[in-house]
Amino acid sequence: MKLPRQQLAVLEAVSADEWTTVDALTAQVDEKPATVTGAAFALEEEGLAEVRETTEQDPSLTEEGETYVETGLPEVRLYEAALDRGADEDPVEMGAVIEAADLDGPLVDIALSNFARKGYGEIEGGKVTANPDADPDGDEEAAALAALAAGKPVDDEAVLESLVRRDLVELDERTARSVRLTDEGVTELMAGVEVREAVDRLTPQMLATGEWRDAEFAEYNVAADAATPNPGKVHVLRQAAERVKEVLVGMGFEEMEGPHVDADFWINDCLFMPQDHPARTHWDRFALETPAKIDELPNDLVERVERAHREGVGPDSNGYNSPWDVEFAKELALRGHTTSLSARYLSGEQVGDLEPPQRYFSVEKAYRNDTLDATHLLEFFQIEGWVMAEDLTVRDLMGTFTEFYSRFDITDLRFKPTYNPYTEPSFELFGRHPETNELIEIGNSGIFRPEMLDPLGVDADVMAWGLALERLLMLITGFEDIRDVHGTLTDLEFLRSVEVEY
Ligand SMILES: N[C@@H](Cc1ccccc1)C(=O)O
Repeated sequence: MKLPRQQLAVLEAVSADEWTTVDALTAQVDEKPATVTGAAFALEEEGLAEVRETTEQDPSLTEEGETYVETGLPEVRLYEAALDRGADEDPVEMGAVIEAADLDGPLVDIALSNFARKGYGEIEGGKVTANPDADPDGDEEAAALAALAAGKPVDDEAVLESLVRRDLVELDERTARSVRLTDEGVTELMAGVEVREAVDRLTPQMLATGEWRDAEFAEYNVAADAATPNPGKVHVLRQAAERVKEVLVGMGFEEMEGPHVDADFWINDCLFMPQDHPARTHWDRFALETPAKIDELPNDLVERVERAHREGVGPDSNGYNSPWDVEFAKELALRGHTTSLSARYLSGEQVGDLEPPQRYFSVEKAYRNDTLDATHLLEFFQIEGWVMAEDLTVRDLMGTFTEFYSRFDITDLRFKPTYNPYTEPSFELFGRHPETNELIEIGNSGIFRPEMLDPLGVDADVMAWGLALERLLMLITGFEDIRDVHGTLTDLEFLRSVEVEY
């Protein structure tokens, strides 16, 4: 009989008495796993071989496991520090040993519980005793972690199980296949099998020469294993930004553009933010050293803004009794909000004077010197927007949010009064997280005050907002930690699989 080359290679490599794994065959016949699997299935169909499928658990290190490969297991570090301090002779103060081992946070508990479990010693009355006979070099868990890190197998089931329990190792399920000859396969092999050259792709040359007429084509095997391709894709935050832009353009908004680094004048002074406001200290913002200041500001506007700060606007307004200095207004920083763009556009500086009605938006980065946590990054995307019209009310503002968020299927919105120097009234906006069910803040909004609008030369009402794109994305996709999508701790599986739809 004749068989395609790969099938013959597999047929010759397997035996009738033993199962040979596809992994082993892959190495033996020097073909890709998908090719070997395909050949094995073809042989099974022809009755020459059998294929057996089992589910295997592939161990791999978790992030914590990887860390311990580098730093050593916490209990081993504790033991070594204890020995150093003579705990094999006399009990030593636990605090001192922990410090010497450089353990802190959750590592302390991890070290203590495993220390005793593994017989490295005892902890009693706040003192550590080290077992002089314990051998950290023989630590089976450490050895198993090192083996896995080196890509070697770990055969000891009990050790593997304990590492899984400690969350240092993960088991990924995988279908493993093995192949064995049938009697018929043996018979055919003995009778002699020859190679049948099969063609696996059609070339222009074969078409030109007519060779294709006599060629034998290999069959596709759609059941064969294949590697999962993870091609590049648009990051989910970018996807969300694009969707948001589409929705806002659909709602009649035009897009604003402007500098990430801007003068404090545009970021704060134009928003009636007093110059001694806490958000304007170096604690909160990223100031530029070089260049430290903007070259020019529009003189008239500077005068009007300064007057509003000093005297207020209109009979009911007092202004601030705080210093105002144009040199301070000129200082450059990474914008802490994209409301700087709104100030630029409303002032007429960007696209000339604007007559109502107008609608503008941006979906751009803002930068804040926050403490990183599950809901804060040092930079984030703000969905800025404003509507200029005669006689706007809070209902218009709420209605716009209801409309906008409903496009993303978010209907449970809450409003909470708040304070901004530049809006009155002001509202924080909350939405319900689909996984935790908690209300999370998703934005801030309000109606710009006369103290802001008057110097900018705007007569009509302007309602405005800054919404966090990342928070919107949390509500859409249900992730709980902003660091899952941004920075060094990103959840690649999540990023690969998630799509933003509306
Ligand atoms: N600038 C505000 C958002 C906002 C914009 C416009 C009006 C009111 C609020 C913030 O960053 O939180």
